Amino acid sequence: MSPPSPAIRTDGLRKQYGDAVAVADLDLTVDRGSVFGFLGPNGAGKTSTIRILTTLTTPTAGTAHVAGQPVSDRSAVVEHIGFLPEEPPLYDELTGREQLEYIAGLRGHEDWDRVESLLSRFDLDGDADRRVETYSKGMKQKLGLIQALLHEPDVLFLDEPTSGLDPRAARTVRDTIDEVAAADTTVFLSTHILPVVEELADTVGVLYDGELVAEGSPTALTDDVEAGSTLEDVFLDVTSADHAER
Ligand SMILES: Nc1ncnc2c1ncn2[C@@H]1O[C@H](COP(=O)(O)OP(=O)(O)OP(=O)(O)O)[C@@H](O)[C@H]1O
Repeated sequence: MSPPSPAIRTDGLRKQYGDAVAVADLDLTVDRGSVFGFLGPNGAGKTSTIRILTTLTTPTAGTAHVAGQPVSDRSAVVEHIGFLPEEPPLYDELTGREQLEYIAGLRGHEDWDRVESLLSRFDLDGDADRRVETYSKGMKQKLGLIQALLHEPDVLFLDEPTSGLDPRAARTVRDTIDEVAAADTTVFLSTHILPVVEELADTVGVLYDGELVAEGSPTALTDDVEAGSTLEDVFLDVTSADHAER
């Protein structure tokens, strides 16, 4: 029997905007059920990569598969994925509950008990009948995350999921990531908040100028720098101009 295909696989994936290379021939494999921490400085190419993997843009060259489906087949990929982008796509004029019911309907996953239980879990049940335009940034972030989780996706893409959240909400998000990963969902987590990655990620990949410059478990990467170092030390080391020249 052949081994199950990875949750995410890219081969020579490249994205250019004109002559500018945002993603440079990226070869990446993310195992099913793992939490992959995707790091890199501003402008490294993380969002471009995520946009390709979530079928929002097309690669200039190379191929990518998510949940075994080629990203060129948008409808095959989207049913397997959830995505929380930096700015969650929400309708200001709907209430929180209507927003979730609308998305659940679109996805053919009309499980109202799940909607209610997620609203309550993220402490939004008391605000669910208010219009989204009256929500704070953190409340919109939580609603966006619920929306990404509603249909129990196989692969969940999260771009700065704890941004704008108070400590309690950030804790709920981290616990949720832990839980969905334990239930075999793959989580592709892009964030600049390194302790979150240190806590949750099984594997970390660091992108620099569109290239993967480090990959491994947080422990393996930190041990490589020196004993007692943190992911921040790794990040600063592998994304320095010196390192690129070595
Ligand atoms: N639509 C676009 N048109 C032209 N250049 C773009 C476009 N989108 C991204 N870029 C460029 O591609 C490179 C990678 O950008 P990208 O947004 O993927 O980086 P990032 O790692 O997500 O950065 P950040 O951490 O700041 O969000 C940058 O140089 C950026 O200016």
